[in-house]
Amino acid sequence: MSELLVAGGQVLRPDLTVERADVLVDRDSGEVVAVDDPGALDGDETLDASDGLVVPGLVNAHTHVAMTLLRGYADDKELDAWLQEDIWPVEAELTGDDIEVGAELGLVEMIKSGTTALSDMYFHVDRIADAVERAGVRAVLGHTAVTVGKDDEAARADLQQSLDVAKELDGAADGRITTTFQPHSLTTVGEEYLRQFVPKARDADLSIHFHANETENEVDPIVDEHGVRPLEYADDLGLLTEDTYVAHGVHVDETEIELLAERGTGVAHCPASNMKLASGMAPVQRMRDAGVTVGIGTDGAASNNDLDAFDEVRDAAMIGKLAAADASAVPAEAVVEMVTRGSADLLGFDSGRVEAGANADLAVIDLDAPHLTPAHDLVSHLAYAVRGSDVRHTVCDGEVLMRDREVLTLDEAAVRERAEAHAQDLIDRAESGE
Ligand SMILES: N[C@@H](CCSC[C@H]1O[C@@H](n2cnc3c(=O)[nH]cnc32)[C@H](O)[C@@H]1O)C(=O)O
Ligand SMILES: [Zn+2]
Repeated sequence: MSELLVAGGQVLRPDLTVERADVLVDRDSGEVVAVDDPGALDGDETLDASDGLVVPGLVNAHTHVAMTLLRGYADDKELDAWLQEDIWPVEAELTGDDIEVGAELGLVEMIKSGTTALSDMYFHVDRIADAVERAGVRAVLGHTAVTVGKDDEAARADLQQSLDVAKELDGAADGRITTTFQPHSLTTVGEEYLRQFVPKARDADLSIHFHANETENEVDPIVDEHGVRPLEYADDLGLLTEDTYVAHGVHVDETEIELLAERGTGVAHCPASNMKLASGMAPVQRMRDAGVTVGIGTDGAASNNDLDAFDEVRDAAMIGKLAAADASAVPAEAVVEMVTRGSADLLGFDSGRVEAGANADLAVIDLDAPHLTPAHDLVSHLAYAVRGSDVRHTVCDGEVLMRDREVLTLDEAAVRERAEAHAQDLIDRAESGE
């Protein structure tokens, strides 16, 4: 057995207390073996956590990782116009090579900022899976199907591909990759297709992930056409179960919040994207009060514009208070819990807690910094003051992915150079075709 000892620091425990302790990790099983008093444990290799805080690796519950190539390409527009006028025309030019390079860039950024697991929605998913395998993180992947603007044959083929990809890639990268069936949203996939394909996904025991109630423009057409709220419509389609989580959940009323709680359907809250696209403020405190599992996601880098989950934690606390008009709403402990246990629950990984038996997915934060001084309350710091760049080491599945701020699994400089070239070329192709 090969064991890694994360030694000399403080540790954030599952009950959100902080204690001085060492963490022993079994690299073969990829699990935490023990958390014990400083000096009580021995390993074959040591990771220095002195002046540091060991936390569970952050879990990004909703992203489009390859969209890093579109970072800063189109900003300052609302969702519909942004997707239709800017993003979709460029995405139509994306090749598998582009997507793999964009995913590598996003994964380097995530590893550097302490994220060890993500839930992704995109296409050319085999290439994203290759990048995830090399990067060493954990991921829930899927092929996202859209039927609007497609003929019947193409629409069905896209949904079939979402089913096929979910079946094929489940368990890849030694089990670090799992999958979901992914209709893009309730307005971009037609009802007849959802009626046909959701039961197929259920029969195949697949989890489901889709965008829901992100903007008012997405809610109104469903209310007009079906006479019910979008999540009531989703429930009628069999979409809401414990194996489903939706992205956004911004415009949800009391009935819909109750429905999410009753069905055990979780929400991946994406505060930065919701602010940037002016989509609205999700009622996170009300959802949590009702017992809905809420995780945190960055959404893609074109609507954020970074993949630093610490930024997202801070944004979630801030906008949660604004939405509730209550400074005590969505407190520090809530957002820390959401980005660890909450998101991990949605993704179905036993991560998000530093405890014997859990996945050894960890980040070590360097506390030796002016913006983290004084140390009255480290949970407060995690919510409000820590930045992704404070992460010193990142570990996933028992393997060290970054040591002393150097990413070991991917060559950061080469990844950035490739991404720059692919992004330029992509935009040139998209704009010359106009
Ligand atoms: N465009 C592809 C499949 C969609 S992949 C997932 C899509 O979600 C898009 N996306 C990114 N952020 C958001 C968001 O906030 N809401 C809805 N869609 C988004 C993203 O640009 C990407 O096109 C097709 O036509 O078949
Ligand atoms: Zn999204």
